[in-house]
This record gives sequence, C-alpha cells and structure tokens, in this order.
Amino acid sequence: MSVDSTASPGPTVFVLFGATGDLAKRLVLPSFFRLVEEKLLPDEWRLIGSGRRSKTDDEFRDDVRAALEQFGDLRPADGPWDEFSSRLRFAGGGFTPDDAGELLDRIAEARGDLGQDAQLVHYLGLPPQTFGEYTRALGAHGLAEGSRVVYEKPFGTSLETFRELDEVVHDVLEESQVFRIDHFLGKEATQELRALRFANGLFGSSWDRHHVAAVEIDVPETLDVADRAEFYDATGAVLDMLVTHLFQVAAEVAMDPPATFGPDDVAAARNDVIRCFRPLAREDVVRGQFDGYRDLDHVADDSTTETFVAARLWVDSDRWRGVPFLLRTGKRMAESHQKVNLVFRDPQDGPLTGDDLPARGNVLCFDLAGDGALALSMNVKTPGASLELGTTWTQIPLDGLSGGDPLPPYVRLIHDVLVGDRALFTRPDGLEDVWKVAAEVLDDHRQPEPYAPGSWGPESAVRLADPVGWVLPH
Ligand SMILES: NC(=O)C1=CN([C@@H]2O[C@H](COP(=O)(O)OP(=O)(O)OC[C@H]3O[C@@H](n4cnc5c(N)ncnc54)[C@H](OP(=O)(O)O)[C@@H]3O)[C@@H](O)[C@H]2O)C=CC1
Ligand SMILES: O=C1O[C@H](COP(=O)(O)O)[C@@H](O)[C@H](O)[C@H]1O
Repeated sequence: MSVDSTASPGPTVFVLFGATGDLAKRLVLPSFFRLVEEKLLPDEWRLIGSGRRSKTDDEFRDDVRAALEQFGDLRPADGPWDEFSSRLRFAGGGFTPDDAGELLDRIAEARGDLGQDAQLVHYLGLPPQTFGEYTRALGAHGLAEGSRVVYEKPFGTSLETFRELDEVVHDVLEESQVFRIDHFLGKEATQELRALRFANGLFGSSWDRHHVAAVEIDVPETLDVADRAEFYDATGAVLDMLVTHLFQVAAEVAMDPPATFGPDDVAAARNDVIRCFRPLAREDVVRGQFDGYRDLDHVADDSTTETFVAARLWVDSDRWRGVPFLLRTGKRMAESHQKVNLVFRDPQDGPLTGDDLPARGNVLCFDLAGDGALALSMNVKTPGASLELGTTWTQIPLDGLSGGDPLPPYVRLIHDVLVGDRALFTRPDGLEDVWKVAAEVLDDHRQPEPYAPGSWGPESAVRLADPVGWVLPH
C-alpha cells in the first residue's frame, strides 16, 4: 500500500499515555511543538496527556512548557506556544481495563469540539511491561476501533512476553492499526544509508563480504541514567538499545535489495535478513556496568543490570557470511556518537597490501546523530618526495545538502503515524526473530564487567573487535 505522506491528516485526538515521563518530556512533546511550527499537524487537533495522578490542564501546560524549555530545539517563546498550549488537556486517574479514570470524558469533550469522526491516535510512551494491560484497557473501553496505536520500544522483553503481547495486541487491533516505533529507523542518516547504497554503483557493488571486513554500529553515550534509574534498572542496555535500535539498524545495513522502496518490500527485506542473524552466543557479547551505578537511587545494591553492551553479531546470509557486525552502546562512556561504519577490506593484490596500509583506512561512515552526516576515509599519498600513506576523512553534513533541513526522527515518525505511513515501523514477524537471536544474552544475569565512567567500557569489549578494531573518533 502506498501512502501520500504529504497529505494533510484530518481532525485528530492524540492520547499520550505516560505524558509525565522522560520520553514524553524529552522527545514526544517537543516533537509536537515542532510539528505545529512546521504546519504538519491537522487544522484541528487535541493532545490529551494521560497519567495516574490528577493534574489540571493548566498544570499540565506548565509542565509541558518546562519540558520544551529544557529539551526542545524550539523554545516556547520563539514558537507558536499559545496556539499549541490551547490544544493540551490532561486526563488523570490512570487507565486500566476496569477503570478508565478521566480519559473517556476528556475524549468525549475533544470529539465534541472536533467532530465525532475525529481520528484517535494512542501513543503508549509507557514502561514496556505495561503495554499489554493498556492495550486490553483500550479494547475494554471501546477506544480501539478505528484508532491507531503507537507502541514504544521494546515490544516485549523476551520471546515469551513478545508472543503474549502480540496476541493481546492482535485480539484488540488489526495489524494495520499498529505502529511499533523504533526511532533509529526514522533518522535521516538511516534513510540516507539506503539512498547511498542503491543510488550509487560505487557503494552498491561493494556492499558485501567480498569488500567489507566489518560493519560497526557504535552508539556510546556520555549520558547518565540517574533521572530514569527505576526504568533503566528494569531494562538495561541489551533491551534498551541492542535488540531494538542497533538490531534494526544492522538489518537496514545487511538487508538484500528490496524489490521496491514500498513499505511492505522494505519491511520484508529487513525481516528476511534478521532471520539470518545467528543467535548471539555468550562469548560474542560483553556486558558492562559503570562504577557507581549501584549507588544511584532506585538501583538495587546488587543490581546485575548492564549499562554497556558490545556484541559480535554474525549474519549468515550469502552476502555477509563471515563478516562481523560489531555493535556497541553504553551509558557514561568517553563520548557520545551514533555511527555506522563499513570498514572496507585492504586490496588483496597489487603493490600495496596488508602492512603497507594504515589500519581501518577505508571506511564509509554514517553519522546518525542530530541532522546526520556522511563521512568517507581514504588512504592517500601524503605530500612529499616519498610514497608515504596517510588516511584522510571527508565529511558531508546532511543538513548542508540542497534543501536540507532534516526533521528529527520523532517529528518524522509522529507525522507518519498521523498520515498512516507504516514504512519506518517494525513488524511482528521480524521481531519474533529478534527475540530468538537475543535469547541467550537476555538470560544472562551474571555480574557485568565493571568499567570506569568516561571510558570506552570494559577492556574485553575492545578485544571483541579484533582484528579489525573499533573505528576511532574522527
Ligand atoms: N526516555 C527516553 O529517552 C526514551 C524512551 N523510550 C521508551 O519510551 C517508553 C517510556 O520511557 P520513559 O518515559 O523513559 O519511562 P518513564 O519511567 O519515565 O515512564 C513513563 C511514564 O509511564 C507512566 N506509567 C504508567 N503506568 C506505569 C506503571 N505501571 N509503572 C511505571 N510507570 C507507569 C508514568 O506516568 P504516571 O506516573 O504519570 O502514570 C511514567 O511517567 C519506554 O518504553 C522506553 O523504552 C524510547 C526512546 C527514548
Ligand atoms: O531509545 C533510546 O534512545 C536514546 C538515544 O537516542 P537519541 O537518538 O534520542 O539520542 C537513549 O539515550 C535511551 O536510553 C533509549 O531509551
């Protein structure tokens, strides 16, 4: 099915479950403000924040304003704050299958204002363990029919809980109503990856094990978890980042060419290659925990939650057999970046091989952070009389391209939900395989290896990348 993503959506009531949470403040609410600024919301809309405690609409507006001040690229004073805030409502009292709290009344009011046929969009910005219960509640209170429902990640926390959740979701909703978000798929540079590969013979013809020595997906963060320690301690880096964002990006890199760029073909290509991911063995994974993590409030003194993970993933497809996909992420690390590196093999014959060449000298890098960027490193002759080789990088910022002003991923994806475009959302068949690949690691509750805050993680994670090694910051 193709969707016109420039079409203007009709009147919409957007219910944000978890509206008091970290995700809402950091990403969802600022994205709504940007959508208003970009004139990408329907003419008529309401956003109803939902939470377990009571709050007046004005208190909610104050909280939203504070969140935009703290996290938004666009400050309330510099944007359409009055128009935006007049559309905000709050429904307290929680939402369970037995008790809808204030939500039904608030939706009825909004429909009274916008029309009874206003589109309902529910956004579950909640801890993943609660998705099943909130889905049942949507069904029990008659809020599922005709609606669209956005699920944050992770969709499930193991193969078993994924299957249970999938069953509940499909009891209550048609698959076409479901939008499982993974915002790394919505990043501009993730989409640029496809364009660069399929629109340029130079790269498309080199996208395989004959030309690539390793693929690295490297997302270290300096960020702490102190302000969301309760959520984080129940989640950990494997669920929070590895089996979600990093696996989906790995699938984008590793997929065989889809028949078309239509949503079904791209999703099928991603799912086909995830089926080729070899289940991660313990020796291919390093779990780490930064020193001091267990001293945080809301973290158990004997917590075995990992704040760092590095994995060597093998993709057993004809295209990638034998090429390590090195995935790494963690909190309180030496620096923050979000890079996908294709490290090209050294020339196999000719006058310059192996020891003559700088290590990791020929790399194609997609920088997924911010507006996104591409970079390419090459071995070149350094100026002078003798043939000395050095490595040089060239950078192409994506916001510098003609017409460039990339939408941040949450802005882009929320707009896709409003217009019904599911191309950049995950599907259950691919996720079933993700949980199978991760099963052994998810079952590993041994004490993670310690690492110093501000470092690159445990030493054994550096060795995991041998012999290619991690591409260094450039
Ligand atoms: N934070 C981030 O940067 C990102 C988060 N995500 C995903 O977004 C989702 C929400 O994450 P985040 O906002 O960080 O989490 P929070 O811990 O901040 O929780 C969000 C909100 O959920 C509400 N809630 C409702 N029911 C429960 C319950 N039974 N137990 C605990 N809280 C409940 C709480 O609101 P109240 O008390 O008002 O009911 C809480 O404020 C997760 O699935 C996460 O993976 C994805 C990308 C980035
Ligand atoms: O989903 C998540 O992503 C963020 C990092 O993504 P960003 O693109 O918004 O920087 C990560 O910090 C968080 O722990 C995780 O839940």
